[in-house]
Amino acid sequence: MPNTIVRHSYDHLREEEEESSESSSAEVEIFNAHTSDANAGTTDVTSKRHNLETTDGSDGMNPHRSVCLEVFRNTWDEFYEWEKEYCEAKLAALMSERRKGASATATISTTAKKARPTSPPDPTWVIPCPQTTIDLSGILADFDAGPQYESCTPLNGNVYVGDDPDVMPFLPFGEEDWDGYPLPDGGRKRFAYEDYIGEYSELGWMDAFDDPDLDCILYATTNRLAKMSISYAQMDATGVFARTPRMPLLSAPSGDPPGLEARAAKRDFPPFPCLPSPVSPHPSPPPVLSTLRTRIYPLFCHNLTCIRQICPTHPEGTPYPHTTIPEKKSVHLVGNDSSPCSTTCFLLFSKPSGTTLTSSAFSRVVLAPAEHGQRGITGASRPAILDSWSAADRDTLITILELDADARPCDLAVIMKKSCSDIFHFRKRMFPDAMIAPRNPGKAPLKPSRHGTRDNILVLDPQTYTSPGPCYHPGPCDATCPCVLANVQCERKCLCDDFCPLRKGCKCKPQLVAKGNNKDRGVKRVCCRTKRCPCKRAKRACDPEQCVGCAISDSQSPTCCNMAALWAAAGRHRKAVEVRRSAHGYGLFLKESVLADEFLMEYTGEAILDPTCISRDHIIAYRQRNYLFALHTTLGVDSSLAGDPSRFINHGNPPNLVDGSMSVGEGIANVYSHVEIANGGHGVVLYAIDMEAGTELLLDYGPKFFNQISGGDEDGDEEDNDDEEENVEREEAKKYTYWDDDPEYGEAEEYKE
Ligand SMILES: C[S@@+](CC[C@H](N)C(=O)[O-])C[C@H]1O[C@@H](n2cnc3c(N)ncnc32)[C@H](O)[C@@H]1O
Repeated sequence: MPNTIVRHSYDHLREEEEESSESSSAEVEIFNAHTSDANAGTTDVTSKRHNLETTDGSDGMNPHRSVCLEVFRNTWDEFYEWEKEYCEAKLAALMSERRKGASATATISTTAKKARPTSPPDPTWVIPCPQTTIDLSGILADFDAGPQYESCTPLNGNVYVGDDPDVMPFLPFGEEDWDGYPLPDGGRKRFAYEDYIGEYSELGWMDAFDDPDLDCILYATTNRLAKMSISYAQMDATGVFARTPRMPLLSAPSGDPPGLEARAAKRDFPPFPCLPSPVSPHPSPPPVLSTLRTRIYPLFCHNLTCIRQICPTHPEGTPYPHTTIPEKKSVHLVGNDSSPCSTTCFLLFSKPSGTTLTSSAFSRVVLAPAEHGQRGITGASRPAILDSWSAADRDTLITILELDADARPCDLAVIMKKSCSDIFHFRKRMFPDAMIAPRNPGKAPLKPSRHGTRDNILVLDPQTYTSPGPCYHPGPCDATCPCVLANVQCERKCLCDDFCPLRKGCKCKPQLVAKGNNKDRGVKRVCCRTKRCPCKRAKRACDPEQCVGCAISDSQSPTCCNMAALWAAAGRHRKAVEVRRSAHGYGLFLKESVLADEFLMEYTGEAILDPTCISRDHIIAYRQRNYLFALHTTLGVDSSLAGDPSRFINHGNPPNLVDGSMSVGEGIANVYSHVEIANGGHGVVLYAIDMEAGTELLLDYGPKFFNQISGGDEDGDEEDNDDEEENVEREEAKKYTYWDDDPEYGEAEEYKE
């Protein structure tokens, strides 16, 4: 029986109230017609149509050619007039924000008018670029430019790039000082063009350049011409646009290159008033969540920390949200947890004051049929349920209930921002009690959580509850935190410590160790901070899908310290940081205090293969900033183009150096890194020592780093190189020794390999 329900189509619930959305689309038609007229811009559409009609083509030219040219020129002029004003207004707005109301003095002059396109002299027609000069002297007087840095795309996890394409993306001739670029030691070094060029087979800048302004002008032009009843095919046939770099307007038969319309749909234009306005807002958005689940989600890697479309890292079966079978009849939704979530909770509909609502009482009064005279959920006095719900709301609830059929209405009320009684009623219609198989009679009743039930929380919660203030504890803090339950402020030594595995002296649960030598067999406390954790021994972060036992040591607190990277990548527990100026450009500063060995964040970026690391080295040396982190001999993580805030962590001296050998003025490293296999891929994970909020994070970049950035030969000959590598490995080994053999974390001595 339950299977029948799972396969059931809930479309009848989704399709309710279709009429209302139909009327909205009619409104949009009218709205579009209206805005289209408004968007005709300053060109007189009527007179152009008249011109068009009087063009007889007697000169043998395409009859639409002169009209197309004229509209193109007018739009060109209007665009550059408008762009000048737009940029001035933007700059003024930015400056008044910056200077609290002071007027901006940026002036813009442009030669666009003189550079307008003329009749195309065959066979080539070059559109001269307008020269725009912006005089920023008034602004720069008190403008405090920040240090140079590389901007990058934010990333949650590493993105596998492998090798860069063979096309040279950048050639720093323009900025190059012919005496060479300055080195930190005051010297200068010439950019090694020959070596750099040798890395690529083609020059990227010789490819056809897409002028974004021209696209905008063309889009506005063709929009106007279309209003004059000239089709795209006719426009193309004039040859006016076909000679511009990104034509034709229609797609070529092969679909390559795409037509203007297709390209326009994919990009954002500046708010040039002559552009057609987008058709928005949509009156009734398409069902979002179900589309996401059935059509979009399957396109991407399902791994939480990886959203690539074609993912080579996680080809194995990944978790996919499956539909569930409803097990609870409506009456059982009350369960052990009978506390109303709010004063309008569905549980309160007929609850006599001063009484406790039990399951049976609930079934008597709340689920009572209307004729019993009760004001129950099914009572006739209730307005038609879901009157105010949109199709998207219904779709969302159906999708959620398909995935979690027995979810509590009170919890869903929070997600849906609807009343739990509406949700309860909806669920009852979706899963009628008659279709739900009786619960397994032998099944033990659900136990209340050992961290408290909703009842506990509600004692503190509804009107009287005040926040316990900032929480300083290292583990997860939510409504089940004992400090919250006890209404005390969380502190370093808070009650959470008893079950939070992030604290020192990890309290991982005893586990059955089936394999290993005699000493290991039997029930033992396995601490995930030692090599006893099988994942830790395999140098991989615990993964709930793959590892048994230690990954989730406590269902209430699933933050195993050995899977910190995984959870952080999923957006949890990453430490709060901010980027500020520091002694070396920008730096990363803590916004909260952290304890020793606490997870900070993962260092994310593009995972690139060694040859690409080498080819990028030329640019690194040129700009004197290196964001490349070596994972191992095959892969590096480069955050220069994409990454997270950890890319701003500056270098600090290794803590074990004697004072004399430290670089003057440098801080001591307070962050250490650990290469882990988290979620099936290598990642650099950063951990901290004890630190207060406000501290700048510093990481020891290692002995090679600054040698490499100055464009030197790194280590000289091969032998030296090997020595150096050995040293680095020894240093790394020391870190692991510290990690694994710290007496605080257990008897790792026995497990030394
Ligand atoms: C990963 S980035 C750090 C963020 C960088 N400060 C920024 O503003 O983007 C590394 C670069 O910062 C600079 N840097 C970091 N620590 C330094 C130090 N202790 N001394 C000199 N330069 C440092 C070097 O240019 C280095 O290549």
